[in-house]
Amino acid sequence: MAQMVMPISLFSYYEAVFPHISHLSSLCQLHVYFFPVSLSLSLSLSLSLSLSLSLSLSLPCLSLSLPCLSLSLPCLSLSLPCLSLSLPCLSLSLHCLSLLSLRCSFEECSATAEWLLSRTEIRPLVGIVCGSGLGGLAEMLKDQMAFKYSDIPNFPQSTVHGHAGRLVFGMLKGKACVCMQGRFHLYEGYPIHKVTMPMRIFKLLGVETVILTNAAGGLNQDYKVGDIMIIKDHINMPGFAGNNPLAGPNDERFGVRFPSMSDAYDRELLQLAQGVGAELGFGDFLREGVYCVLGGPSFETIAECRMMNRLGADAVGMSTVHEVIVARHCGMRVFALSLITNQAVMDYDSQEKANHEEVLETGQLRAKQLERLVSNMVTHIEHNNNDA
Ligand SMILES: O=P(O)(O)O[C@H]1O[C@H](CO)[C@@H](O)[C@H]1O
Ligand SMILES: Nc1nc2[nH]cnc2c(=O)[nH]1
Repeated sequence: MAQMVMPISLFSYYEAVFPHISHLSSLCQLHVYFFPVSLSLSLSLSLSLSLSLSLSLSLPCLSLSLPCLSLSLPCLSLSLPCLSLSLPCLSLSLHCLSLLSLRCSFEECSATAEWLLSRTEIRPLVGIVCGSGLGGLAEMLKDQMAFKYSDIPNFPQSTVHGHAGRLVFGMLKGKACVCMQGRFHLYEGYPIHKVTMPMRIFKLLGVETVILTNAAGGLNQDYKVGDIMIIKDHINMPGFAGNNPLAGPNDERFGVRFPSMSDAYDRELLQLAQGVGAELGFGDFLREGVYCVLGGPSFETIAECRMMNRLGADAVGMSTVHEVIVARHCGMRVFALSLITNQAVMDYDSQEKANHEEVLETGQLRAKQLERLVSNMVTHIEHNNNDA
């Protein structure tokens, strides 16, 4: 007898076995069981439609499916056995995984890039990522064509206040640009490959130079709230524990297995920013320093801030570094800026506490200067960089 059920999945199982794929919790599946064969149709967060056929052994309330063939668009996926528990009107199931699509494959990124390119005439050479509260940069683009992240195939969604969740194509001072009005962070629960996937899409769109901005806490005691720090280097704390966006199989179509990071931040762009900043009269608040990334979402303890400062970090945040690593891996030039939105608490006598509201408020105060710095830089960027 055919039975149609909408299963509630046991996501805790996945989270225990594959802690980095907790985003699977938005998978939705429709199973139609025809004893002894079951046909299942599933739609995942990545918007890849997958159709799988499995052989099942069904008892009145328990069905065990054997490894099965599963075809998912835009890529072929590998399925695991799945266990289903069926009650008369409810089915609990540990369903099949599209393992290959979790890695944000070349095919998946290409499909997204092609989807975008077929909907805009703009061929961007510069890609911009807006940090918390710094999304105003995207508004500077002329002749805009904007896509909500929720409409873009395979794209994650912004969940943080101050990250609008739009991909904006347009012209900035005559240069074709694409701008992420909102980025993704590890603490939102996305696997690190998903956090950085937009960099690979930038590359496939034709972007040669990436400009990233972020809001950060100042560790350097000479820094003041409102300073703009040109990032000259980074410390990748999650990377020390093996949480690197390039971990896992390497796809040579993007880049080499062991990319250098001693040249992560382009020195010519750094000089250019210093020059443009001086011309604009930003000398008093333009700095150059080292950014340290942590996983968040909790802000740092006093001991952690002191430790990072001693290690040589001038500012701390929860983003950017993963994107930089992936952008460099696929040969794009990188320039990055931190807006010091708050002073990290380093003293046990202090009553100060870091908070996201202050981060967004400082963003508003300095947004205009940051936008001028970036847009003037874009005017001067030369694009003959095909072997970065
Ligand atoms: O790095 P961006 O995205 O600018 O945001 C920074 O601000 C948020 C904390 O207030 C964290 O997400 C931190 O990383
Ligand atoms: N980790 C971290 N991220 C930030 N983003 C903005 N300010 C801060 C901060 O003080 N710490």
